[in-house]
Amino acid sequence: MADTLYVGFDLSTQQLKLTVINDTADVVCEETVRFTKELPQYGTSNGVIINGHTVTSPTLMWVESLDLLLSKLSAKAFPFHSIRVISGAAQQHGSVFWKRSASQLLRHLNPQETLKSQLRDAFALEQSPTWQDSSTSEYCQKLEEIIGGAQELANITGSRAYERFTGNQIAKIYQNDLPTYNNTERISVVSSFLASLFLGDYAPIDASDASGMNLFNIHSKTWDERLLIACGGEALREKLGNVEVFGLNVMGNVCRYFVERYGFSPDCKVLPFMGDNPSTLLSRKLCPSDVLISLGTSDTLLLVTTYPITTTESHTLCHPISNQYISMLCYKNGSLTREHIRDTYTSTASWDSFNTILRTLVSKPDETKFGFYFQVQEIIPFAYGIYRFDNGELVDEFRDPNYNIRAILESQFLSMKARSARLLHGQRIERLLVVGGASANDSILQVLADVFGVKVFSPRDGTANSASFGAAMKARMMACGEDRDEKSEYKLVASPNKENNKVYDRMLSTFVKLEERVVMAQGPE
Ligand SMILES: Nc1ncnc2c1ncn2[C@@H]1O[C@H](COP(=O)(O)OP(=O)(O)O)[C@@H](O)[C@H]1O
Ligand SMILES: O=C(CO)[C@@H](O)[C@H](O)COP(=O)(O)O
Repeated sequence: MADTLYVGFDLSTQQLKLTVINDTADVVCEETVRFTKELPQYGTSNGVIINGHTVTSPTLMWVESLDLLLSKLSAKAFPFHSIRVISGAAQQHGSVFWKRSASQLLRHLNPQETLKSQLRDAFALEQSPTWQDSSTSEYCQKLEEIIGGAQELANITGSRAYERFTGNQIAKIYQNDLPTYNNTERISVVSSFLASLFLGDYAPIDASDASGMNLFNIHSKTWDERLLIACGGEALREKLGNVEVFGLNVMGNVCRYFVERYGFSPDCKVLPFMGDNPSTLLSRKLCPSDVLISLGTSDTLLLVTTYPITTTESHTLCHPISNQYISMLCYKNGSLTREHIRDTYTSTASWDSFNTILRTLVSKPDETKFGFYFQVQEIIPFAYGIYRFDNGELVDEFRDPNYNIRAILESQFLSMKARSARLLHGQRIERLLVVGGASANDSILQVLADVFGVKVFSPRDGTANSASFGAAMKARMMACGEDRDEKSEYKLVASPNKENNKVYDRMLSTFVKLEERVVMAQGPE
């Protein structure tokens, strides 16, 4: 491996991932640390600790996972000195509260000791709020009231107030735990936290990730004073630091810790780290009529627009390396809820059994049956619980319970179809490009093709690690420019079945009505 190398990290919900590519954008190495399995001492389940609506991850677990990942590479004699540029991605919205004086700890990291032992006392909050948290409804309501409503807030920041968005998480600490807030020197989002470790100093928040905070004006690309005051008072601006609006600007070189402990070159450049969804977009070259769908822990739908389209159920993010914008739909009940249904309705709890049932026992859509699977509090719609409808009647279970396996896919994809149509204003989708863990499953992608009536493609190189790959591609872009041919990057994995597509077209309006019924049925907290 004598090439020049470009590295991308992804600190996602369940794992820390790394992708290394060379000058010709070939993946030469991938590595992962799975939090729950490999760092069990932190007591997480699927990477998080759930306490009612509060969902956190131990900040020190993330710190330790970085040394663990790099020591795995060391054990393989990985040529760290060949890395020219690094960048990274992370779950959006989550936050890290650095204690007063933590910057001194970061600036003096000793290569002889682990990051964990040196940063043990660096955090004002030991548990970082994550994107799965939904405990801040009262602060969301207040923020929308102050600004003049949900749409008004969306017009400024790209999104209405969402529980997981960093500004509302900060408001919760500011209102309930002032000593901790006052003891906080810097608030990073998860991506800028990881970048800070590499820089040995606080890294700025990248504009695409700042767009997921309910604090940032996506037009002027600056913090909004009224929102800062509402969420964290006069002190918040200083605690957040600057925003980096252009993702190809070099923030600095890797700090001495990584040079001396692992053998990184002292000239290795660090680019801003981004949210995982913007990074996923950079992993692939898109045509204007392409829509990208990521089926990971969360499910997301992403499209690039030249101007911001703001609605109260989508998110608009600044594009990390251009003046364009990203429109995004995000669902919390993604892969983990599919796993739950798989484990409940298959005898072997395997994707193979799930697919066999889908292809043989419930191989056709049934327009009389609908299921809604909000095992955890959903984002769109804001709903919780599992609901099944047969011929318009709410039922406890389908007569053939196998139908749950088809229904969970159908409802997710019908929701994406109905909501993306509102963002596309009649523009036709030419291709659906699918990435993320579940993109390996062709049977799931067939249902997606049938619901949308559009051909589905997935990456030819098969990498499921799109966010870390996108970050590595950004690192490479800094050195080599943008030179990809989008045509060769994808393989066709599913073409729509016309009959099934007609059924799904008929089902769409009933789906929307039943979803409204589910939302109406939600009781008060
Ligand atoms: N063959 C498969 N079919 C469906 N889902 C799968 C398959 N393989 C992996 N997955 C799902 O992918 C998820 C992880 O996706 P990934 O994109 O790596 O997650 P993250 O959002 O943490 O980056 C797992 O929770 C798993 O359920
Ligand atoms: O909340 C969002 C986007 O708004 C999520 O998409 C997170 O960014 C989590 O990412 P994964 O762990 O699923 O990759």
